[in-house]
Amino acid sequence: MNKLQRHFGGQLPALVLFDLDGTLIDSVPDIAIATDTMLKALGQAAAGEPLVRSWVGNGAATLVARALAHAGLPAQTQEQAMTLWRAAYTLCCTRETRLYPGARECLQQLQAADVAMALVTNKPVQFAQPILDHLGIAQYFRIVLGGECVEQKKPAPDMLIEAMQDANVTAQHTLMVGDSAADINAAKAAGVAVAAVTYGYDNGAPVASLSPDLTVDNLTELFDR
Ligand SMILES: O=C(O)COP(=O)(O)O
Ligand SMILES: [Mg+2]
Repeated sequence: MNKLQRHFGGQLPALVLFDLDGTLIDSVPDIAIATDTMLKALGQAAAGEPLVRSWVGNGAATLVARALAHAGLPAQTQEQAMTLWRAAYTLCCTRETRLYPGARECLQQLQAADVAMALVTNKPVQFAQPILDHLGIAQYFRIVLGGECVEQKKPAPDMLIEAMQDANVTAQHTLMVGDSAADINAAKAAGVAVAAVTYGYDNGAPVASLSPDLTVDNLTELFDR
């Protein structure tokens, strides 16, 4: 019996919900390029990758708001900044973004075991979809939900509930996989078990401190005996 089966009473879950940024893909290099392009267009200094990494996880609008606050720019700049950021990220969102080790293998193994999968990301779908296509993993997900698809983004449970309804699977048979407090709290609010990866963008709150049901350093560990 593997780690997942042990958690689900000897069976695999019927549905696995995946977060994207920091869980399946390392997208920060491209997000940093877009954010620095935006800051420079507003006459500010580039923030650089380490800082941008700490701003990811709550959707594009929050990322841009954090960048503006860092640069000391007023909140009224937000709309113009969003336009600049979207234009820049459209051009670079697949440039350096890569799958994490074990991500493709995990998706393949779940598909081979007939487990349904859905993507629930705070990232707008206009960026998530081309990245999934570029990396050749779009076909694994029966539905792709982004931050703008529901009333409230993660940590609210809205996206998870919609994905479970789409697959006609109950919370009891669903697993959420994510890298941040937003994922763990959304899973708890939806009554879904949650596996946390230790390598993602945790906004300075190590995922283990948020009591996920499972913790893995590589997604293939879910299948470890
Ligand atoms: O866009 C973000 O801020 C994070 O997206 P995620 O939910 O896939 O981690
Ligand atoms: Mg994430």
